[in-house]
Amino acid sequence: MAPAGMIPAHLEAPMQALSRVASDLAQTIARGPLEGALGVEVGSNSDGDNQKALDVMADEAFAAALPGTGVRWYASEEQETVQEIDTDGALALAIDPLDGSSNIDVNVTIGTIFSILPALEGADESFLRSGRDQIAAGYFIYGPMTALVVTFGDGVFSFVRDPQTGRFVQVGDRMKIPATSSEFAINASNYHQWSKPVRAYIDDCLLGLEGPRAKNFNMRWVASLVAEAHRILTRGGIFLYPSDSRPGYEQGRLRMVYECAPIAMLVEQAGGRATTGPKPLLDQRPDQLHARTPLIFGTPEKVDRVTAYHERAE
Ligand SMILES: O=P(O)(O)OC[C@H]1O[C@](O)(COP(=O)(O)O)[C@@H](O)[C@@H]1O
Ligand SMILES: [Mg+2]
Ligand SMILES: [Mg+2]
Repeated sequence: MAPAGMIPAHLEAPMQALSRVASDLAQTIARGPLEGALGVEVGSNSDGDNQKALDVMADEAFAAALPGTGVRWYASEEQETVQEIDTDGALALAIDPLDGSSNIDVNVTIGTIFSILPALEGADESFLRSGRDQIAAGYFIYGPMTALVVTFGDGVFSFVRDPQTGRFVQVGDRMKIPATSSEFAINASNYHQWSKPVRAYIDDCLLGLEGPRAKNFNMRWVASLVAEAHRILTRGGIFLYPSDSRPGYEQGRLRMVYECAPIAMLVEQAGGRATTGPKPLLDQRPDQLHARTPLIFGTPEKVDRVTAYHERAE
């Protein structure tokens, strides 16, 4: 597992619990339909999103593993309200137990995203704060390999699950987002609903060699935030899930507390940038547990360019 001293002592127990559950989930996911109908719809969560069997299974498994680890408050995408676990715990943990649910059935990479904060007295107030208060953030990625990518506030580290032992083994040095890349990721089916700055940025990329950027770009869209984050941490690029004019998307799609804030912390710790478009994402404060926010992150030069498009006169 992690080299001695890397995980702050008070985070060791929750990290061990999260890793154990993720390791078991990786096995369940790898068995796919042999485990049952993991991608079948079983209901909807507080946000009105469809819940798949694996969403609920993952949420229950993470919540069940946390008693005794010092986590007082547990906030999950799959639960409307915050759950109290260890009444004397000093930590608050927010989680997207299963990210990229639409990919479960089609055997495409999915993940788990988590954020750890110091617990405050109030359940909600522990989470309704600046992302800069996070003391740890990370994700598990269930793809061709299962890996953990995590920061404790001093760099980003990567661990790969050894399928022979089920344990996570550290690989490589600190992750650093490459400074150059020609890839962007956005769900282009929403083109006509985007704001002018976002449309202008993508238009200029699409014009390629003949446009103002004078170079050709490549595009990716996995529809799993974890997979996009992993690609960008590995080989650079930019991800955009902006707000758009579809009803319900005025603040984008992704959730601040357990999706955007932890990804933004990882990205900044790896030398990248994360914004809402005009503003640094980690400086924003959600007004409710399941609040959404536009999210743009990646290579600094690209993210700064999108910010400049937002500052430019119409
Ligand atoms: O289907 P869309 O609109 O492209 O949205 C894809 C986004 O939705 C998500 O799947 C939302 O996460 P959940 O699966 O946890 O609800 C992200 O992982 C992904 O970036
Ligand atoms: Mg998600
Ligand atoms: Mg989810």
